[in-house]
Amino acid sequence: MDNTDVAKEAAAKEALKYARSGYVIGVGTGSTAMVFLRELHRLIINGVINNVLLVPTSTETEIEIVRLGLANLLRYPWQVDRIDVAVDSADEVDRRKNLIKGGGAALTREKIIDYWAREFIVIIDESKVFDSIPSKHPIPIEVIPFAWSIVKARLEELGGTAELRFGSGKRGPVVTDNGNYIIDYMPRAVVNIEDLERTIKELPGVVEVGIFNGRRVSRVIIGKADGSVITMD
Ligand SMILES: O=C(CO)[C@H](O)[C@H](O)COP(=O)(O)O
Repeated sequence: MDNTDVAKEAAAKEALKYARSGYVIGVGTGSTAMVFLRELHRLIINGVINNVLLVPTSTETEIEIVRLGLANLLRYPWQVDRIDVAVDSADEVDRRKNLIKGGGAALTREKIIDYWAREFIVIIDESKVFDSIPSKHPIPIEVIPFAWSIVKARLEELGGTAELRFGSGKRGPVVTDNGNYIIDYMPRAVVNIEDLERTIKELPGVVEVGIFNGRRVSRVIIGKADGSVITMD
């Protein structure tokens, strides 16, 4: 395991403390969330945690839940009346727990489940903490295909770069689980992230913005290369 894997595993294992028997658990998307899911699977099959239900934030996560043999625990949002805890990762996190999410193009379902959860726990390795965001990763924005060029132009008018996301190994734009496209937007200057989220969300054709407000995040667990963790509450 390299340093990043050690850090991800440390954060994922710490997050298991928040997944209790009887809980409806929102399961995030991406490599870090998958480490959490596999650790959770271990506790479930060993009978340490019982009677949980799992609500995935993407098709990718849903497939992994099934692959692990946990299809009987899989539920969609309309089959549950609550999410007790959601555990998800992020591309960037600032000191106020604001997040950039959507590197895996799952931001809309993630925001729906993560914000609905009574507790929203974010697990990251230490490379994802920045003084201001976006820093290295642009902001993913889900748009309906009909509107992509108009939204792209409006974002460029705000300043910075806006690119329609193309997948590797596939011709054409990335298509989300909701049948939409992703525009990756990097503002030119440091911005107020809350104002920017509001401004982008108001553009017709925008479905969701990959800016997650720190006030909606219960706790960020940061895994370190030596296997230790620190938390931001
Ligand atoms: O927002 C996400 C997917 O839409 C992921 O949580 C984010 O991209 C982090 O992924 P990883 O754990 O693979 O670095």
